[in-house]
Amino acid sequence: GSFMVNNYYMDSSDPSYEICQRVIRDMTQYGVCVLDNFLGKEKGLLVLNEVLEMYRSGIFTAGQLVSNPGSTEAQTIRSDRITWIDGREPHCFYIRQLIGQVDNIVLKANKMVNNGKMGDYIINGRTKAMVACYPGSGSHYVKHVDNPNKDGRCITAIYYLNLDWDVKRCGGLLRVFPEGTNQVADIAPIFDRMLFFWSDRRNPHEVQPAYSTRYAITLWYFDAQEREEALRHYKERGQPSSSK
Ligand SMILES: O=C(O)CCC(=O)Nc1cc2ccccc2cn1
Ligand SMILES: [Mn+2]
Repeated sequence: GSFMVNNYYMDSSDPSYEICQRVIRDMTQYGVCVLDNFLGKEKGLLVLNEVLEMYRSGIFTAGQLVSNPGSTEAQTIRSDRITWIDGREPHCFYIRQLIGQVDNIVLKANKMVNNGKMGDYIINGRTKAMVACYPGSGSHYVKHVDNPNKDGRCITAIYYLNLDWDVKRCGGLLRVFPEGTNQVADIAPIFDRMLFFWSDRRNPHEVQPAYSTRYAITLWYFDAQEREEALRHYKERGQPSSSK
C-alpha cells in the first residue's frame, strides 16, 4: 500500500540524519548499503520472536515462483517459505515498528538528497512486507534480478534476523553481483542487519545454500513514475503486476 509522506524538517540533531546520509552515500556510490545494529538487540529479538511465532503457526507457504509455479523445476530455483504481511495482523506489533523505521529512513533519505530524489527516484509507496524463511538443509535462491522489467520497484530493503549466524557453518550468504564490475558483495544474513540495494538489473543476486533456518523480512519501495507506468501498462494488457 502507499503511505503519506509527512513534511518535516530534517536537522542534524535527528539520530536518523546520520543513517540517512549513510544510505544516500552508499546507494549513490555502490547501489548497496548495509546498516548493522539497525534496531538494537532488544527490539531485534522482539521482531525475531514474532517471526518465529508466525513460522510456527504454519502460515508460511512455499516460495511462490512468478513463473511456472508447482513444477519440480520451481523447487530447484528457490526453496524459501514466505508470507506477505502489512503489519496490522495480530502478533505483528514489533514487525510493524520495524516497517515504520525502514519507511522513515527511506523517505527521509529520499527527501534529503538535493533534488528530492535518491538515484533519480521519487519514492511514494512500497509493497507489503515479505517474511521469508529458508528452512536450512541446502535451501537457496538462484541468481536473479528482483525487478528486471520495470514493475516500479526501485529499492529492495531486507532485514535479517539470524542470531549467531556463521556463514562458514551455516552458508546462506547473499552474494550480489553489481553490474559493471567483477567485484561481488558478500553479505552475511546476520541478526539486526539492514540491507538496501537497487532492485533493478544493476544488482543480480543469489542466496547460497543455507544449512540453518534463515529468516529475513523484505520490503520493496516504488518509484512513483515507474510504478504508474507499470500499472497503466499492465491494465492495458490485463495482466497482474509481478509484485504485491
Ligand atoms: O534473503 C536474501 O538475502 C535475498 C533473497 C531474495 O532475493 N529473495 C527474493 C524473493 C522474491 C519473491 C518474489 C519475487 C521476487 C523475489 C526476489 N528475491
Ligand atoms: Mn531477490
